[in-house]
Amino acid sequence: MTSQLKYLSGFGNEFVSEDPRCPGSLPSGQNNPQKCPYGLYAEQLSGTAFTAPRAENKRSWLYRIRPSVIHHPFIHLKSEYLSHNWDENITSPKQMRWLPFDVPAPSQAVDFVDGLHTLCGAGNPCTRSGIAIHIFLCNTSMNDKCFYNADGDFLIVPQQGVLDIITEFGKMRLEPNEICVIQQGMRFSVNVSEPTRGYILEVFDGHFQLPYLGPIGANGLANPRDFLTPVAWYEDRDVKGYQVISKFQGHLFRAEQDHSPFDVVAWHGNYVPYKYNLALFMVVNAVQFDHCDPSIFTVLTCPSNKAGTAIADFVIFPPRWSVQEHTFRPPYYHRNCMSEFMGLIFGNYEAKEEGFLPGGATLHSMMTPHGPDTQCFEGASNAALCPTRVADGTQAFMFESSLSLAVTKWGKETCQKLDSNYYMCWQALKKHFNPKWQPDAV
Ligand SMILES: O=C(O)Cc1cc(O)ccc1O
Ligand SMILES: [Fe+2]
Repeated sequence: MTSQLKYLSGFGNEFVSEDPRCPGSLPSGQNNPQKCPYGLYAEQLSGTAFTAPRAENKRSWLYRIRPSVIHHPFIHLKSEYLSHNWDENITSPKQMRWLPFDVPAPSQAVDFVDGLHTLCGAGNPCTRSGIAIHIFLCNTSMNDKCFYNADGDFLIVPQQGVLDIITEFGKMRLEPNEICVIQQGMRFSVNVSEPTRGYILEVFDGHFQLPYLGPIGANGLANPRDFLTPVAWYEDRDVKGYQVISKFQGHLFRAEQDHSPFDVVAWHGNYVPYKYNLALFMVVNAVQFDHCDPSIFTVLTCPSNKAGTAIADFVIFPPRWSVQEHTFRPPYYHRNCMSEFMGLIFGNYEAKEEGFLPGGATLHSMMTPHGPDTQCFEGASNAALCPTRVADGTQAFMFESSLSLAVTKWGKETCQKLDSNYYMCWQALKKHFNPKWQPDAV
């Protein structure tokens, strides 16, 4: 059933959508008719300041059975592992690697919201600056429960299990190797049918956009038409004690209401949730020699006010050909002024074929040295440089941020997945220095 879902294609478009059960439900020619068709209420959802420049201005108009305001007061909900308290620990600059995070056992029913675990982050949703990286670990659908994030946008990367997501804008089905973005304020509910795991990049300010392509030209990388937005779908369902969960200032709150919030019959606008299949990424890279920086694989970026510097980039390492001549082809050794958080959806990552596992993660903090492990360095330094497929059956990704990320107590201790032996993968790198070295005679 859900695999037949329809979507609207395009990135940043002004869309219109109407549930086909109510033709003419979208008011024509104006946003606020004195009486809306079908007796609906009009409600605006703003994603930028009213006065934001036109090119950046984001808002949608929702025509719904009841306005969102009909709910009981919010009460604070204790959340064990969701945290924006970056002072719980002192974060070490060491290279960090986490083994795959455990999905809850079947005896313990955990839904998407209860299964949110913050691993690291920086900044503060109150001042609208910063990011958080969460791991979600769940095995149960959100029943008569929806969630919205008042603090920022979620970029969701499922790694194991399918997410059937109902949003106020309609339904989306998300499989591993697809991602979705659900922006500030949008209500959604996640249904799962198996042990489910994934990663979330949350940005407290701004929205994700496609990277500028510069000399690449008008096409390539993630193409706009491959981004898919749901079509309007509503249910008119009275439910006693439907729970609306809000993440507000880094804490969870619950309000009850007596109906489903997914009662939007029609909507229009450019502030919408969307998904993207990573297999559609048009890979660009070096075809003669040397190594492009990984920014060449940027799918989406959330820019800061500093030119060319992202609050966070979402970057992938897709299957591709590697063809460079007289080149050490894997990632170079480096120290970066940005933080690099990496996850693995499936397969293995070329710079570290062992130890970095699907559902696990690494964090290479600002200026912390990293690069290929010993095995990768020795292999790639001596490999025959014929055209080679790399990363087949693999999808690694990186959240790269200009912020220095603090690791939570859950990330450091509670999850019990931090691999204290990670540093060992570089310890066997040998000294190859030869002061008598001569260039090869031609
Ligand atoms: O550290 C990493 O593995 C990610 C990465 C890959 C690459 O090809 C170049 C730089 C870089 O940070
Ligand atoms: Fe790196």
